[in-house]
Amino acid sequence: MSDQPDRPPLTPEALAQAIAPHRERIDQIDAQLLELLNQRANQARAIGTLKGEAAVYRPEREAQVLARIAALNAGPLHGNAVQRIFREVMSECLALERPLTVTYLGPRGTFTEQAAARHFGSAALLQPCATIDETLREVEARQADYAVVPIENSSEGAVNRTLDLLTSTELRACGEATLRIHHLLMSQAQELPEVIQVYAHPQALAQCRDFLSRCLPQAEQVAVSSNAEAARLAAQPQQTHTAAIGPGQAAALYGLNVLDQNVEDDPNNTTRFLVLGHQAAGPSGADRTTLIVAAPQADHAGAMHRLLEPFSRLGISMTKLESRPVRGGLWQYVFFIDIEGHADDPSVAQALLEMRQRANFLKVVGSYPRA
Ligand SMILES: O=C(O)C(=O)C[C@]1(C(=O)O)C=C[C@@H](O)C=C1
Repeated sequence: MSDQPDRPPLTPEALAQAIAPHRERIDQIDAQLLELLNQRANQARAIGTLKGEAAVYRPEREAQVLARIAALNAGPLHGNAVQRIFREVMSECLALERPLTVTYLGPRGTFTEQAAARHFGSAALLQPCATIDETLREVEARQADYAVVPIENSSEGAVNRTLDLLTSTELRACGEATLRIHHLLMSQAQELPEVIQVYAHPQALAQCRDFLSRCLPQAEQVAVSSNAEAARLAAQPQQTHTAAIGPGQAAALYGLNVLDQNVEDDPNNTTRFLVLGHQAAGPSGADRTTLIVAAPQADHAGAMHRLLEPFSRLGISMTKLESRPVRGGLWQYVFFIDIEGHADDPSVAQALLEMRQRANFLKVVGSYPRA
């Protein structure tokens, strides 16, 4: 209930008269905004010329611009709205320096596409690839500038193919994005009981396990290469009793009915993505570093403790520790570690120096602004 005193409704003429001065002011402000946006674009273009052949995308600077804007914002625009607007402004300014091509795990309509679009804004040219391997290969071959790959999900854990590729790729991690994952159940069918088969990526099936056993206990679950592919298959003419699990974009793209929303078991279900490219990102002041290490004789008592000891001594927080078996090495493992800080921060640099002397293998995948 509003605590405003009841006012008689304005006649259409009186309403138009009351609105008119506000609209006049909005027109003036829009002209100023446009002038300022173009002044900003000119500055970015000048920076682009100075950069020459060097990378135009500077994730550390973008993170600083967005953090500064968040601190400056006095409202009433919501913080998220302001971030989205300035994200787009920077995306367009960057495109004037040089347009970027970004690969992602396709087809169109995947969560990775959403993460890439959010991170790079609308001016980047997004290029779907069939596999995570291909997204990296395109960038390695300089057919694209950056790759966006999923690395872990809060419910289902690591994306193992990405971890394995990180050990061998020459690319560096230079950015991070996180995305709340909300799955829809979509189909040509109109009602849940008509569904006899559900297609989805294995991770999505796992993230919706409780929903599927509760609401579709009889339906056959079929794992496919991506959720967008599941939607594409569910939209085929003969698949009238098939449903797919995936993002809203896929339902819209393939014209499917939404049978249910937020079918993920965990409402905080979040996926983390890395941006990979040829360049290292500079320190932004709020960074994370991803490393891959192998301890000598990791099965010996104290080997891991000795390897990680510099972190605690130098006050460096570890935000992730994940192991993966080494191909062809029975019971041998490499460890994927995320720490807070940039590899150029003095304490992190010191810890890495000491770890390098203690480890069998140490690779800094990259330092990047925290999402
Ligand atoms: O500061 C720069 O290096 C710029 O190119 C400008 C700008 C921006 O629009 O603010 C654009 C692209 C970069 O990724 C970072 C920032």
